Amino acid sequence: MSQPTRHLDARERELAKEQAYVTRLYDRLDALREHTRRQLDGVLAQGGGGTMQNRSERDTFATMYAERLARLWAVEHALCFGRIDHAEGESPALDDVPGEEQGEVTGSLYIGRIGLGDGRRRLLIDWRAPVAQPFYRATPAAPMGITRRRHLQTRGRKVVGIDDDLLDVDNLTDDDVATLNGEAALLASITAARTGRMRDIVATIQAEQDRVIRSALDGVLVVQGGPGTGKTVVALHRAAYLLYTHRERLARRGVLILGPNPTFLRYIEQVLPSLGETDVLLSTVGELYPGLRATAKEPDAVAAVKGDARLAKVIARAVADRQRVPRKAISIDLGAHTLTLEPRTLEAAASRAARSRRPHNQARAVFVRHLLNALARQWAKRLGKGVIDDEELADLREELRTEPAVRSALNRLWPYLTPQQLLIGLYTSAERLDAAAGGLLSAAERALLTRAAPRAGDGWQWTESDVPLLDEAAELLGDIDEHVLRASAWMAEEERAAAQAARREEQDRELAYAKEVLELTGMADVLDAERLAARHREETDDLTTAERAAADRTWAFGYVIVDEAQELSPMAWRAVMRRCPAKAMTVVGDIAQTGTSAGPASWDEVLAPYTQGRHRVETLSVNYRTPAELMSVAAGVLTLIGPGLHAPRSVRESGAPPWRQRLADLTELGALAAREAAESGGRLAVLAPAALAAEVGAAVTAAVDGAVAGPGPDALDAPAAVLTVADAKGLEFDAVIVAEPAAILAESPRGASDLYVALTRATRRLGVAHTGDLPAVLSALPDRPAFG
Ligand SMILES: Nc1ncnc2c1ncn2[C@@H]1O[C@H](COP(=O)(O)OP(=O)(O)OP(=O)(O)O)[C@@H](O)[C@H]1O
Repeated sequence: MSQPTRHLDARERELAKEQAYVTRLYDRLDALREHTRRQLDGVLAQGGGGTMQNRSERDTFATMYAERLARLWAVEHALCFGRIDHAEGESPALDDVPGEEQGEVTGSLYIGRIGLGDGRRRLLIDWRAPVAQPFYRATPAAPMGITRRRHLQTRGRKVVGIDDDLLDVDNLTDDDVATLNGEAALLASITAARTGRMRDIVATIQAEQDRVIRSALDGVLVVQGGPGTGKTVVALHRAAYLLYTHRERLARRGVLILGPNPTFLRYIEQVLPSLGETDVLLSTVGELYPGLRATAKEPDAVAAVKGDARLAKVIARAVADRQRVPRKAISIDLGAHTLTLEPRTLEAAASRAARSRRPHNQARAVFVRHLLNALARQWAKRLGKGVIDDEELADLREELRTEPAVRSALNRLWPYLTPQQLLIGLYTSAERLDAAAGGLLSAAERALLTRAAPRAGDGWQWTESDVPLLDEAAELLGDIDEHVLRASAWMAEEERAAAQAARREEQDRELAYAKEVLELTGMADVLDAERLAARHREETDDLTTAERAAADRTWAFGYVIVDEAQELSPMAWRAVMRRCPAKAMTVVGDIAQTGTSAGPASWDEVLAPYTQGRHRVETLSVNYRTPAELMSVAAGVLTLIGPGLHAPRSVRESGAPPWRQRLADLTELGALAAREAAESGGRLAVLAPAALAAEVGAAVTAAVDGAVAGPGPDALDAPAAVLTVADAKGLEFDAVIVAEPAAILAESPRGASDLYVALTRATRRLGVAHTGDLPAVLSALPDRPAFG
């Protein structure tokens, strides 16, 4: 019988060779998992006895092994995706990378999600290692010592395709020289149907993206790029790269990634775990203030005032206003005696407190002590005592401190304040607002901030743009002792309720996490999730860096990445910058997509106060999401945003020309969405002006099975979702219908940017549905082709 391999052509032989290598890598991965699992079993088998220290050490090891095991499971998909062959005599010197399995390298280097070795040979190189760089950056013009770059496509553990770039310039045509890295692999990746969750791009990172990912840690890096240029996905890979390269420094201080809304965070949340990194805090600005949920909505005009840089002064003045002492004497009735605080004494106490340079709540101690001393001396005189010594003075002072009349006078003069109390006081009192904002904000702006006092029992509804103001106030007010906080009646009630809700939510999260760990580690039959979650809760020492950082407003992160950064107001920037005193940050965004009125006109304007112009800017120029036909429609809208703006170059065409469809009324949108969903066969988004979102939502959900209206976790998984442009920021869909583009344009001062964002969300098909006239820039669109 003839050997089948004899009949294999060269390509199949190569496939078989690669299959053998990849199988060996998975064998090694399985062996490592088995080993780690035995280590975890060993620790868990020791039970919960022994000294506190024994228990704590065991738990630390258990957490470490469980995390390692989870990481080894996370790299199952596309464990190895590439190979580079070096020119003769160009074998690279391998650094010993901490956490990687060491060993020699001979021949080709295989690139994958983690480093693997067998003790003698380095079998797989982590994509973030310096020697892996040519895989992403080498071009025929600058081959970086390699002759071939090979992309391996795998399905499960099977190698199903090979895609080579030959970098030996002598044997290439000019056309070859101009082609993108691993074009076939890239095209396969960007044309694939979307799943509703962002995927990692380790196998197909492009050279300009790689430069951003591997840029040095220190300083502020701005990544500017049009829609779909990979800013978000690149920022996430940069986080993984920095954690790998500066593990010690960043593991201690943590990494924070800020995104525009919770739906977006859900959209991106799987990327870092798939790269083996789980300890990163993903947050919105609205979630930055521990224990507070800022979910209420408010008009854009109100948010714009709250986001304005002048508010920093308003808050500072509001705090100072609560320290203002009266110009006339205050009498304190102690029953038998009446004591008096003269304006002179009050002034002296206030100026001593101010000189202490402490925040309001701590400076209060200085103020109170000064007044109590003055009152104690007066009281001694009234009691007929002559000169008193320090001890007697201290006794009288402590006695006075507990006198209700004294306490109430002191609290009126210099109250303990939480940031919440300060802001509510400001919003609900015209007098306080005038004192703090007079001369800084116009009467119309002050009117926008004004709110009615809450009715007893009603919680206060906080909005996202309140959060930076609370943060600002917290800086100026300083902490308050727990017992003082509890004594403050309805605030305490509100905070208790918030804490309870947060605790419940935390418990749900812990349970979900525990279930996931058990599933991943195959321990579901040994431990139950409730017990694992409870253990996790008991051991506060075991909190990850990200969890500790999330609970601490004053936490200083080792690195901060701000996505959709053009949306941040000046006040939000102040809060974000406080989270990263070292100013080691990546700021990612597109000025042309700015939707909020409080957003910036340039990166220099945003960053100058913090970097004094020393930030560096990288630009991404190629659009991997939106096909050329769609991008040319969006490019027309770009001209409305500003002259001289350029749309990024699309990497492909879709063959599906964008269309328009006139409707008699919005109810017809349901049938149109149903046809488009059926025809596209992928995930559809209908993007509507905020004022019409409810009406459009009702029409579409009535007509399309499984469609959802509004943001939230379901919007990512549903076959069709109706969203406003703000809610669709940063997301992408197979097909998009933009409803009533003229209304989107007219809805806000940044309407053109909103329309630009809406038109650039689709990966394949785009349509525009309208009842009235179309904006001139869209009027050349052809009518939608008939169905079928
Ligand atoms: N090198 C790449 N290989 C494969 N896919 C890529 C690559 N770069 C980007 N993509 C894909 O292109 C799409 C757009 O990327 P991303 O959302 O990061 O862009 P963005 O610049 O943040 O867009 P926007 O500003 O519109 O939100 C994503 O699906 C992403 O996975």
